[in-house]
Amino acid sequence: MQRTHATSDTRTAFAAHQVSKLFFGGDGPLWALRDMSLHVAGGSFTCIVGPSGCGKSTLLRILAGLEEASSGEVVRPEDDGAHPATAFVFQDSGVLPWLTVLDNVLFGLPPGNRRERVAVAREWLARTGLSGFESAYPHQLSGGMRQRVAISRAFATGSPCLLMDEPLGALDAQTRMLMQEELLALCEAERKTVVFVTHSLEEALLLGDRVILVSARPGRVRTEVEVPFDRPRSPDVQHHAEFVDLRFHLWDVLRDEVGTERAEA
Ligand SMILES: Nc1ncnc2c1ncn2[C@@H]1O[C@H](COP(=O)(O)OP(=O)(O)OP(=O)(O)O)[C@@H](O)[C@H]1O
Repeated sequence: MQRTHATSDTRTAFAAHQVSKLFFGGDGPLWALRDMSLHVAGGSFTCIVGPSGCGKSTLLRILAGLEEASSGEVVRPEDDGAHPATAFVFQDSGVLPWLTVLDNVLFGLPPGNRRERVAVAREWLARTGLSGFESAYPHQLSGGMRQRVAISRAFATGSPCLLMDEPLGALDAQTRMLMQEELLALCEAERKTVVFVTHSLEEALLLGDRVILVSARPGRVRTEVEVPFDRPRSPDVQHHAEFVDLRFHLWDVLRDEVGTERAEA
């Protein structure tokens, strides 16, 4: 049974204490997470990496309150009444195909004065390079543009916490690099609390203040590193020797975990 605490303490946005998740699928019971504990400080950018299937998305969904843990304690931010406590961005964008770009962003906004809501939505569409596409439908956009809509929607909610599940994972390499830069700039300007799942060690080190590496399933924290690069941060940081060293260190640990699936923790 999961215990949940809402917190208005800005130092701790999210925490998981000894969180486990047991799924009952077609092949029988499966522990996705086992005794996972982590702490996410308010205003920090935390990246979660780990082998495929280790429970990263499950963890994010539990932190968001979209999924219930089988046991353990979860701390998540309190709703302030004006904005949702958290906004979620999915890998496949989660935009609604029957709504225009503008209406997709409006859909995520708290109720209120329509003119003000439209102004906020337009502002975020402008900040993500989508001015002029307000009336377009998602099928008329590229994959990168659809992801921009999803990111606009998350920022436009005004939520102080963004949970992002591989938001750039489905994009081609060039679009992904451009959007990493854009996301870096947006997050630095807004200083949100971000928990960001990615398969890419480079992306994690470029964007994050901290990288948490999750073990093979059942997932728990295997190691974590503080990212030492100042902000505002430029993509050029990837050429620094320290960046390369950290990437090698993380890859060493990750390589050990890939293909290691534990029957029981
Ligand atoms: N609703 C569910 N029912 C049964 N099993 C599930 C369910 N959701 C996830 N799982 C299983 O739990 C494990 C962890 O899944 P999860 O999607 O959290 O991993 P992940 O690390 O995000 O994977 P990837 O990196 O491949 O996206 C997987 O083995 C998955 O098959």
